[in-house]
Amino acid sequence: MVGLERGGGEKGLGRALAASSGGGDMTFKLVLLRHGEGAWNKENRFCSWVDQRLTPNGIKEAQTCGKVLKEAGFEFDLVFTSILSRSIETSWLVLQEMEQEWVQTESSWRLNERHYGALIGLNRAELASIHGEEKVKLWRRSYDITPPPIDESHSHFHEIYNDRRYNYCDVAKEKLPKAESLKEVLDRLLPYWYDVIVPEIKKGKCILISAHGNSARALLKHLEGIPDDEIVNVTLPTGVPVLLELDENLHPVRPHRFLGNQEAIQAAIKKVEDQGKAAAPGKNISVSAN
Ligand SMILES: O=C(O)[C@H](O)COP(=O)(O)O
Repeated sequence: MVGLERGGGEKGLGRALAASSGGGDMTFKLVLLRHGEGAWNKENRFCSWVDQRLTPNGIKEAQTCGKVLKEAGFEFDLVFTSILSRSIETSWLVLQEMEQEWVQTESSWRLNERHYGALIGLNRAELASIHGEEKVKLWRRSYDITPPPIDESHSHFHEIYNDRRYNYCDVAKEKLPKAESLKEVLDRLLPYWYDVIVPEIKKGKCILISAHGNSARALLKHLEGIPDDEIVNVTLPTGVPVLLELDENLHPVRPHRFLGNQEAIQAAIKKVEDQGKAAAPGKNISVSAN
């Protein structure tokens, strides 16, 4: 990770296109964002496809993100979000702070958070005390391990699959995932990336993607070619903009950069990592570990 200096260090970063020194090649700038803190982030429960609002802290995070992007001079042409309220609400707050509420926004389920299957609603720390921290880390951060699937007996199954928003997806409701590894998130995200987002980037548009911890990690893995066994070490904090600078073939010209107060960002990353540390066993935990 490359840090940016505070103060004037981020000024002028926001131009959508910049000529690289000498050759005149174009560099595309893309901002990836994990939504601000949601209610279940705070309670340390897997939220995933359950629709949750931002907490007061999450609202502040999104507003701070807007301020950072505004100060850096970003002028967005297009915004992409998932169809979960926390990513949409975050984009509204960011654009409001930047006085760019008019910017066109498109939403797709393909940017949704990873589907955590039967883990949805469970407390990470309690789960770690039952199954071990390593197992929880694998469920959370590995590339190709799929958690146990959700089924009709799960208390949030009907809430998710009867939700009207899933009537408008480009796949039939029955085909929507019941659990996903990070790899499976990337598989459902890439068609949207290539067919919808990439053409807009190549037109020179300055784009914000307001998504989720794992849909953003999947995209980052793809763009930066992060090996399968190294993606386990990548964690994104809530509400922090991640700047990617890409060449004309959409290969990164430098590593991604977190924008904002670097000390606070590192503390926020640690906080998310620590969510998987074991706590005293709680009640109501039932998930088959395989
Ligand atoms: O789905 C969730 O609850 C989170 O937003 C992502 O959780 P994780 O940090 O455990 O992957």
